Amino acid sequence: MAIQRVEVGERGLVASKNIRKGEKLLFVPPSLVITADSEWSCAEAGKVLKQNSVPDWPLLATYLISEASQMKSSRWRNYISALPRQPYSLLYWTRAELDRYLEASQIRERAIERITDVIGTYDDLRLRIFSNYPHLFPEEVFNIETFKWSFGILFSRLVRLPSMDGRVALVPWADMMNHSCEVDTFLDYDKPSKGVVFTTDRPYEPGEQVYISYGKKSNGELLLSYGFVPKEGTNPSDSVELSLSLEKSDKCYKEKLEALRKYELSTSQCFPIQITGWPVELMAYAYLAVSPPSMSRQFKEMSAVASNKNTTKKDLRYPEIEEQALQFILDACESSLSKYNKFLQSSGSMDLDVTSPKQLNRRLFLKQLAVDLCTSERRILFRTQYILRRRLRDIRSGELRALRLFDGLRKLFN
Ligand SMILES: C[S@@+](CC[C@H](N)C(=O)[O-])C[C@H]1O[C@@H](n2cnc3c(N)ncnc32)[C@H](O)[C@@H]1O
Repeated sequence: MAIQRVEVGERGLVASKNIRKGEKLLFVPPSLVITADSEWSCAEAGKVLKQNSVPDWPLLATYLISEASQMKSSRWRNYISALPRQPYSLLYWTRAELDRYLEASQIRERAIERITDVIGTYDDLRLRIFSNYPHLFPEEVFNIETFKWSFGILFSRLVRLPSMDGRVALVPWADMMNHSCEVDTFLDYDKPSKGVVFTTDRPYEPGEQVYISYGKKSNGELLLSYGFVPKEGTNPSDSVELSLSLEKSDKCYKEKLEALRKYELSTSQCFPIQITGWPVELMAYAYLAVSPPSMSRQFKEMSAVASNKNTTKKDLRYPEIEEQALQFILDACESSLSKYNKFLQSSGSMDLDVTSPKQLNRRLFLKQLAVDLCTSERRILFRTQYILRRRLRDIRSGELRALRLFDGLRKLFN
């Protein structure tokens, strides 16, 4: 394989000759892999972080910045100089951009949480360690901008190696491979050959781009960490988060909240919906939300299933409130759909007021990502709306038939 400019993913690995299905490719030895145990060019800085028991992710983020600042003496200088200056993940979107383009999607919340976490991690390191060793960690080098860069690199390139006890690593060269939703193979340490490899799950011809899987992730998760959205309808693992909330006016609000809290859930909860359907946890939450006071004894059981912490009872059925529960999900789905419709309808005329070409390019690029994401999430919601409406129609027409039958029988006996 060779690194080349490619259509999907800018740079990627391309087959230089025929590759068979089941072949082991790459062979990156552990000495060429970056882990939390890698040697630091500035040994003293590494020692300080380890003495302070800094966990793997912040340690690796600091390591990357440290090695990048020691460019000439770092053994990773070629690798680091080939890394993107600005990884595309949502870490690089400003709050205003997230609000403007991702208002309809729950991914906006996830991005805000992630940015807050990165800032919190940096602040913690600065207060606890960097400020005590300014000669090792000067602020001109170790600051929030460089941390956003290094975390962006980690989010988009770090891999977990199952056969190395799940250890996280940057694998130079192998991390030039792009993701395909159709591929089901990933990087791992191969004990017999003592190297990081991946085993192809299909043949490739010379000139074809070779892909791996970054995991079964939704389009939103791919945008969040890797900064791209697969083409609509190509990701079988795609899902959209639907937010459900308890009504404050609910007569049993307090009891329901108590039951939810027992299972670490709150009055507003997100559940992933796929094109193939919704999870049992979402249905359980909907049952809880619509339950009348007479069902208070079931609140705990419903919350347990909604939290996925109940290992004994997986599925729940309450035929007496099924219609209300489905209607409750349909209402949430339609309210979410109206936000997507609003954004997608207005996106065409957005950003025509910008004059600087650089700013315009950035805005058009981010907007296109947001439009792609929102179109794929809306597609799942449309499908869900269709299924819910059909089920409700079936339930209601079944009830109507039963009612007519009952009426007919009553007339017969009167
Ligand atoms: C592990 S790197 C892969 C190498 C990368 N293409 C490069 O030039 O450095 C992950 C990054 O590649 C890009 N990428 C990977 N798969 C992609 C895909 N299917 N479509 C678009 N971009 C992709 C994204 O920018 C992502 O953050």
